[in-house]
Amino acid sequence: MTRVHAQKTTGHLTMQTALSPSINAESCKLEAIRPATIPERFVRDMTERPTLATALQPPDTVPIIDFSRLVKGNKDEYKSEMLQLTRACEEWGFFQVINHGIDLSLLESIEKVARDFFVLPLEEKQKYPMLPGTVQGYGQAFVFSEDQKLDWCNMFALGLEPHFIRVPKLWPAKPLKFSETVEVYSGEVRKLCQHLLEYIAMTLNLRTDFFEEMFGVAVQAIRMNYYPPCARPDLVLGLSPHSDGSALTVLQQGKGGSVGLQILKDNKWMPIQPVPNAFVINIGDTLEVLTNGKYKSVEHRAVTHKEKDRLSIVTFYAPSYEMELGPIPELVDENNPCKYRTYNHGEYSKHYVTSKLQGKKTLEFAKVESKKPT
Ligand SMILES: COC(=O)C(/C=C/C1=C(C)CCCC1(C)C)=C/O[C@H]1C=C(C)C(=O)O1
Ligand SMILES: O=C(O)CCC(=O)C(=O)O
Ligand SMILES: [Fe+2]
Repeated sequence: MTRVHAQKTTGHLTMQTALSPSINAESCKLEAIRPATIPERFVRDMTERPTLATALQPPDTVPIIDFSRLVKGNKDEYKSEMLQLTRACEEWGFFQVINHGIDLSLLESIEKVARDFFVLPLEEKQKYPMLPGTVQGYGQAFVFSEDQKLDWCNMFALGLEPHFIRVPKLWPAKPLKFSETVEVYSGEVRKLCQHLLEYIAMTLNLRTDFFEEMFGVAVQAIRMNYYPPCARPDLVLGLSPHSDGSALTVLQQGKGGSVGLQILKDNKWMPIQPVPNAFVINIGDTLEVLTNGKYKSVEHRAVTHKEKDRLSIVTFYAPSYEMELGPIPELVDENNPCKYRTYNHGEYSKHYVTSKLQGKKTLEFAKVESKKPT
């Protein structure tokens, strides 16, 4: 597996790959990528290149949910926000949440420690390597062969909850406040996920605590994605198209970064315009299975920018690995026959993290008709 690293140059970070014994050093070793020289490993086939984005025109934008109206709005505000949430889950699979109640200073702090981490010298970051076949640490996940194209992105990921998924030696000593900030931030985002799932349960006419009960001690992970500027954004992808394996994903877009997140809507790539201080929420594969496809995980990707860098901080929230999951019986009937089998979430997680990011391919694992991939 090749891992891609960043090195500080003139204010931004540029791409650099570290050597892994299994990879052809000549083709992958980059001290720093100079303008207009994009190594072959990053150059996408014509069909994958990010040229097809269509700007969303209001009212055709990802719904914005005012969380405070759900929690403490009057009856009318609550009702209209619940309708928006239902529409978001049914038609978009993505929405932005404003007035979520998480301290804005915490959003700034997590962004600061993430940036401070990515600007550290390569040697420092390499103390926390994402080893082949794993998804925690610094590097690039989901790379399994030398032929696979690389994303224009450096990642740092940590498993958080339950504690047994933690790998303490991967928690960085620098910046000093990194671990403390991740702990506090993750605690707040966990509560947000729990609350969102309560409202989502209500949109499905399920008990408010339905998901809380079904999930057991939920798995939570954080991933920080850093996208350096790229001289040829038309040739590369920041992050390959994929759907998330989680139940819910909570994404914070760094301030002042480029517009990079795109979702596949009606077969067109559409950019998500950042809304200040909002979280972007998306339905993951697990909710698609549980709702028997009523709420779908949506394919998304990240693109790069010629001058601007971009940071995203992503939280994955999913059921306990012990859980056996399948469509919720109340959501299966003759009009919506059972589309997914029952499986163990731990097995699905393993399948997810050992497959390359390729649209919604990993969900085939759960489909009734398809054969289980080998
Ligand atoms: C694009 O998705 C991911 O990178 C990802 C990985 C999450 C994880 C870690 C970074 C650390 C260990 C746990 C975990 C696998 C959750 C997505 O997470 C989704 C995928 C599944 C399956 C899931 O449960 O969350
Ligand atoms: O950076 C982004 O906007 C997308 C990140 C993402 O989709 C992911 O980490 O799963
Ligand atoms: Fe994602």
